[in-house]
Amino acid sequence: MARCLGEVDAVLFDLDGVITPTSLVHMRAWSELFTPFLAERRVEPPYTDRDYFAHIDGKPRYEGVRALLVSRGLSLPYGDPSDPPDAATVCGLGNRKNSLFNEVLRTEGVTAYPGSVRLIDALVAAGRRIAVVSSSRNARPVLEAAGLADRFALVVDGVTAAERGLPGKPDPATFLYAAEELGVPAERAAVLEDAESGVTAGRKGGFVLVVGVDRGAGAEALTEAGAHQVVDDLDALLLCNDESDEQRS
Ligand SMILES: O=P(O)(O)OC[C@H]1O[C@@H](O)[C@H](O)[C@@H](O)[C@@H]1O
Repeated sequence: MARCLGEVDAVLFDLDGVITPTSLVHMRAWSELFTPFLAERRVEPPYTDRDYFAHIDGKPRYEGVRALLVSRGLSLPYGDPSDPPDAATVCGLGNRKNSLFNEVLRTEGVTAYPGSVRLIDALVAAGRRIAVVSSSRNARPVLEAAGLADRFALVVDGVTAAERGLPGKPDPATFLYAAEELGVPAERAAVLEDAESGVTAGRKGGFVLVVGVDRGAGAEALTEAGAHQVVDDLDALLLCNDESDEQRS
């Protein structure tokens, strides 16, 4: 099993929480949606950020809504992605959360994690292939806002998945699609993920190295989900990459 990024030909990056701190923005928007939603209906237990990590993190928008509702024994009609934000449907709730997310993105902007940018640049300089694989339909605007859009020739996001009928994480389909587009088999590619659902997807896809990035999910949960190793920041992998490059030459 590869232990260092220097030993793989391609690296597939999750976006929110791995490259940019936008998992925190998602987390906040989900809380602004579900805290009043459950309280108004007197549904117990009340929503907390623990629900985000357990049920929502890393999944496509409407899957996140559905998983949270199921956790409270609730269900709503699925509706349609064109539903307005006040519709009492899975899509309506998801769209309400999306308005909250975009409001924060617009007012606060995005700054990528410096360690992630250093790793991206080091990998490109070392000739590795890289891609973003995100469940989010907002991946491109987030990359633009962070000034990183030009770093990635391949972005597989929630829009790509919907267009191609690919199931979202924890299914490995989006990661496998990205690897195929890069022309690298899973046995030669690494996955970097901060969500349990994403780690599970990486392992199910047979990727040789699945790194959990602990931004709040917890090292134990990421390890239990199957991460080969867990780091706090991508800087830790930068060293690993440099060392491997030295060993190669
Ligand atoms: O931006 P969208 O399309 O609503 O996607 C939402 C999801 O996008 C994922 O990237 C995040 O990890 C999830 O936590 C989030 O809920």
